[in-house]
Amino acid sequence: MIKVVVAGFTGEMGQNTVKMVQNTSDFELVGVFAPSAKGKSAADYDLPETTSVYGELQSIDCEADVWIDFTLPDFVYENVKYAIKQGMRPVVGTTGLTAEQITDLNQLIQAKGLGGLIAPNFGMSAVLLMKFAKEAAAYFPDAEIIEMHHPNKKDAPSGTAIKTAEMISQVRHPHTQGAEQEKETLPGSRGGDYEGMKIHSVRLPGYVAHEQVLFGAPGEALTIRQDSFDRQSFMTGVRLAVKEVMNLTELTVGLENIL
Ligand SMILES: NC(=O)C1=CN([C@@H]2O[C@H](COP(=O)(O)OP(=O)(O)OC[C@H]3O[C@@H](n4cnc5c(N)ncnc54)[C@H](OP(=O)(O)O)[C@@H]3O)[C@@H](O)[C@H]2O)C=CC1
Ligand SMILES: O=C(O)C1=N[C@H](C(=O)O)C[C@H](O)C1
Repeated sequence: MIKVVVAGFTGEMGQNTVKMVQNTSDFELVGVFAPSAKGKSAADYDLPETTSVYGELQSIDCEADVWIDFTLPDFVYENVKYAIKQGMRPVVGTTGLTAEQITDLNQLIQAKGLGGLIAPNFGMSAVLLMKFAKEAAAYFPDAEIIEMHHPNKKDAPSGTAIKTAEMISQVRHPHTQGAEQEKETLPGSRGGDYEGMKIHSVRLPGYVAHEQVLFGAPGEALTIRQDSFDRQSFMTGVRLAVKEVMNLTELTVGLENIL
C-alpha cells in the first residue's frame, strides 16, 4: 500500500485526485489538506474516518509515503518543503515553482534519501505535444504558443506553455520574431516574451486546458495542438507518478522521464 496525502483536495484537480486515489487498489488516502477545511472532519467531505482532514500545513502529522500537490503557485514551495521534511515523496502538479526553488527542493530530497516528481502537465497529449514541438523546432525555428484555459485559472501563462517554450529554446538560437520596429498600439497584443518567442494566454468559459504551437516558415506552416477536455485526462499520469516516485532518488521534472 502506498499511503497518500492530497494537498488542495477541495480544488478541481484535488477532487479528481482524491477519487483516483480511492479507486486505486494499492493506494490509501491517509490525509487531505486545504485551508478551507480548517475545523472540518472527514464526514463533512464524505471521506472515510481513516482519512485525516487538515486545514493548516503545520498540523499535518500523518505518516504518508507520497504528497500530491495541486494547490496554488504561491503556496506550493512551502507545502512541498514541509512534506519532504515529514519524509513524504512529492508528486507536484501545481505550477509556479522557480528554478531556484526546484534546486532547493532537490537538495532537501536528496538529503532525506527520497525522490520526487514535478510535472507541468500530467496529460499524455500535452507531453507528446511538447516532444513533437521540440522536434519540429529544429526545422521550424519560428514559433508562437497559444494556451487556452478555463477562466478560473490563476496563473498565466500556463506551466505547460513555459515548459514548451523551454524545450523549443533548447533547439533554436534565441531570436526575436516579428518586425524589428514592431510597436504595440494596444499593450500586450503581441503576448508574453520567452527568449523572443511569443506566448498568448486565452481564458474562456467552456475550455478546460488546451495548447497550440504554431510554426511558420516561408510558404508553409505547421500547427501542433492538444486538448484536455476533462481533468480525467491528467489522472493516468498522476497515478503513474505516485507509483514511480517510490523508485526515484532525486527530484525529476517532467512526466516524460518516467514513461
Ligand atoms: N500538472 C498538471 O497536469 C495540472 C496542473 N494544474 C495546476 O494545479 C494547480 C491547481 O489547479 P486547480 O485544481 O484547477 O485549482 P483550484 O483553484 O480549483 O484549487 C486550488 C486548491 O488549492 C487550495 N489552496 C488555496 N490556498 C492554499 C494554501 N495557502 N495552501 C494550500 N492549499 C491552498 C484550495 O483550497 P481552498 O478550498 O482552501 O481554497 C484548493 O483546494 C494549479 O497550479 C494548476 O495550474 C492543473 C491541472 C493539471
Ligand atoms: O490550471 C490548469 O487547469 C492547468 N494547469 C497546468 C498548466 O498551467 O500548464 C496544466 C494544464 O494546462 C491545466
